[in-house]
Amino acid sequence: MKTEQLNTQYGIADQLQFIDGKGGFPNVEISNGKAKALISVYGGQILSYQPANEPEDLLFLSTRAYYQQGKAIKGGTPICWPWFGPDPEGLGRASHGFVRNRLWTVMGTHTTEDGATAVTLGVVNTPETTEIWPQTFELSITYTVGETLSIELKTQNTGSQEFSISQALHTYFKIGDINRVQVLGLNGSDYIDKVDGGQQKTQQGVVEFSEECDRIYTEPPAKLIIDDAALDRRINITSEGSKTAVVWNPWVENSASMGDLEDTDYQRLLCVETANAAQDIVNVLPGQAMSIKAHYSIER
Ligand SMILES: O=P(O)(O)OC[C@H]1O[C@@H](O)[C@H](O)[C@@H](O)[C@@H]1O
Repeated sequence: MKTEQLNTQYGIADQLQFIDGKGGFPNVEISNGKAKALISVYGGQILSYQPANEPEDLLFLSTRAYYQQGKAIKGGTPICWPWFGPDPEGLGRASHGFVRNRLWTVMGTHTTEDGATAVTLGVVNTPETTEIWPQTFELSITYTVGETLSIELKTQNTGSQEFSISQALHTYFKIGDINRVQVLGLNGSDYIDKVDGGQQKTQQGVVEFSEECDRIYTEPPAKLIIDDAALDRRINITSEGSKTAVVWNPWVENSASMGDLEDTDYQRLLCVETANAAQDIVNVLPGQAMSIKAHYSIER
């Protein structure tokens, strides 16, 4: 659908409009007095969120991101679904699933009672998705843009067979300096250390960064905090429906080797992901639905 039609059907005067974004992909632009946001219909992915009076974006978005059919946009919140990480069946399918690199559809927009603006995007099975993953589903994501940003990713099994998923809201947070950032709330939590051969470890104290970090925390608390000394702010992350948190920073070599990151971008990004991953696989029965949610707020 063209942006003109999208605006006629789903635009909200003085709050929400559709614009043509990079690569010709439609974007949802929200500005409602509480916050501003930019959401890409491609990938069903939020790219920018900035509360009123907050000088910096919540989210990191790479200046070298690709905006091309078949490629994921590096930054904001890419959606990993129906699997997180490498192809779980080893069939050579793309890492992190197949919805972060396709166009979603707009399902609805509305204003909430407290003046936030919400938009829902979705993907359903098609003959093309069936070739990749032979399941019948409806996936939707709702972004509610207010003083906080809330994200709900909902999986519905609309077929007659049970299926299993892993998933993640692969959020890239903007940070001032990775050397001066801490993740709070994980002390005592077990994790799988992907940069140390998948060893099981237990977090001691806060998480700090001085090398590549790729960890799957298997029983994290619902609330985590990114304490960012350089930007002088805290990001509160509250998760619902997920039993896994992923903490990832690519560090020097991976940043330099990724074509869609600047060499020094590892200093400015940190992924803390609300997920179901590793052993945390979710079975969805026919006719059933399950959701994960994340709520993000900035404190100064
Ligand atoms: O560059 P991508 O495909 O977005 O993935 C980046 C990273 O995503 C993280 O979630 C994984 O834990 C890492 O192992 C992975 O390298």
